[in-house]
Amino acid sequence: MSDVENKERFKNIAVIVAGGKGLRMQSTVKKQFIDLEGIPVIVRTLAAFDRYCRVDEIILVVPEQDLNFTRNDLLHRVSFSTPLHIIKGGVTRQDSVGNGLDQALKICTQPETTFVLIHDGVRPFVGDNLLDRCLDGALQEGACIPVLGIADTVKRADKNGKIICTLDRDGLFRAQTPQVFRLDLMIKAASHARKTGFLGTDEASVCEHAKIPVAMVEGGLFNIKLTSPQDLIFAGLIIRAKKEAELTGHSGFY
Ligand SMILES: Nc1ccn([C@@H]2O[C@H](COP(=O)(O)OP(=O)(O)OP(=O)(O)O)[C@@H](O)[C@H]2O)c(=O)n1
Ligand SMILES: C[C@](O)(CO)[C@H](O)COP(=O)(O)O
Repeated sequence: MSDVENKERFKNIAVIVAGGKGLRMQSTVKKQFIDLEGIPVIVRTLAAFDRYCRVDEIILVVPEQDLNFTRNDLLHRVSFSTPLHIIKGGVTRQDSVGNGLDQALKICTQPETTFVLIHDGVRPFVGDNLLDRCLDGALQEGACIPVLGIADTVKRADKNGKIICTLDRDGLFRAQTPQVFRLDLMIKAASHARKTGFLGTDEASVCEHAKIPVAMVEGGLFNIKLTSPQDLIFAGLIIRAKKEAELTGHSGFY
């Protein structure tokens, strides 16, 4: 098969979800649009996927009321080389991902050979190495997510904050994004969740609920999700550390 035919058959589509309200950030500007050292969060995230050579198309999901702002103001003067589709989100993260999957189905030729990289718009520090690990894992296993182990001791408590027990942290992991799936598998899992009324906090849980196995690879320590105001302080530190690492030739670390 020629390279052109191969590229036609296998397609990688990034679905970047930025359709939330960002309530925990307590900011007047939604967190995905906050300026981080001169560049809005979502532009940083989009740029990370645009730079990554294994993504063929990007679907950006934003709140319906921000569609015009995103198209006409935010991204008006930014040019990306990867084709970009901007669509509206839904009430829950799962609804927003669902809209992204519908769009992915419209632009792919074969769901069985298409991979979707579903990523939080508010994780702007995702890098090529992490993307490679997740995509390679999904190519092998059909579904793959990045995770980090837990360094602290983990307690389970009751509703009154009284400790019930200490959990075995060896078997516990923190899930990140990008979460990568063969499109047909993710569509099957999403439709099962819709039918059964299952609402998960990530796409892996939606697959788990549909009994679709999901592989894990090592996540990224700097691949933080901007959730609370303090995260903006960490984000500033990461940006400065990355700049310094680039200047001193140590950027592989990030
Ligand atoms: N209806 C929603 C809700 C969330 N998200 C996106 O999912 C990602 C991770 O969710 P989270 O950090 O929880 O974002 P919010 O829901 O916006 O935050 P909060 O829960 O604090 O309101 C974010 O990029 C967010 O924009 C989305 O696309 N559509
Ligand atoms: C998808 C996610 O980022 C994986 O850690 C996370 O589950 C999103 O969680 P939230 O409840 O939307 O903050």
